[in-house]
Amino acid sequence: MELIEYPDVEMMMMDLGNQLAGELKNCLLNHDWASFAVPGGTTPGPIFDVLCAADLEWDRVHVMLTDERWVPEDHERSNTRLLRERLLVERAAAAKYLPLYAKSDQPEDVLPELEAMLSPELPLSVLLLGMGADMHTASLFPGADRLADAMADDAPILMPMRAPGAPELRITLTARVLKDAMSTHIVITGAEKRAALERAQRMDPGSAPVAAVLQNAKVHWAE
Ligand SMILES: O=C(O)[C@H](O)[C@@H](O)[C@H](O)[C@H](O)COP(=O)(O)O
Repeated sequence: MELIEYPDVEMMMMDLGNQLAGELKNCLLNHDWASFAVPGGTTPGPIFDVLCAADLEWDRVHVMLTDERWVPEDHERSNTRLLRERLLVERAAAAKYLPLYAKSDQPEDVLPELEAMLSPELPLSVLLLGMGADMHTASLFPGADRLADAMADDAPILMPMRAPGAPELRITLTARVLKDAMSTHIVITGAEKRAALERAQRMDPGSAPVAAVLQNAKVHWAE
């Protein structure tokens, strides 16, 4: 793991947005397309604001979420809604978006279609993750009902997830998909998450799920 500290959050968001754009550009030099997975939640909006204006061939970038809340796309908690408002705009409006949500009461009903859509995108070219103070990443929450299945080496691509720490039903990329990414960045802010990151480094992924992806990750932090 490499920890990169920034003087302030605004600078971090700007710098990280530019780093991600650079990695996508490099990837497009050698590949027909780049697959790019990003988190939802409250942290990444300012990164998306930088990225969406980046001068790169967005029509060859395939964007997806690391995890989604199982709510309609116009719901205020939908991560897709965040992406449509902050990332898939301006130049990045040309990107291809692969949603993890489909209209259905539960993800179990549509898993085969969603996995068939994602399978050609793997391994992920560039992965950005968030992290909670409880050491979850994507929707791999401590104490979640199917955490052990989602952490297994032979896990499928996606896993529905119900967790005490998540207000709604989730769907998430599994740990082995995250671990296989060609480039992994984790973005965190504040003292509480920094302390959680330090704890996670000494813990088992079964109780600190983010530990599963730390080895090859660049962690970006600002107070
Ligand atoms: O849907 C989600 O909630 C995310 O994808 C999740 O994994 C997020 O990255 C962390 O919960 C951190 O969330 P914050 O950035 O809001 O603290």
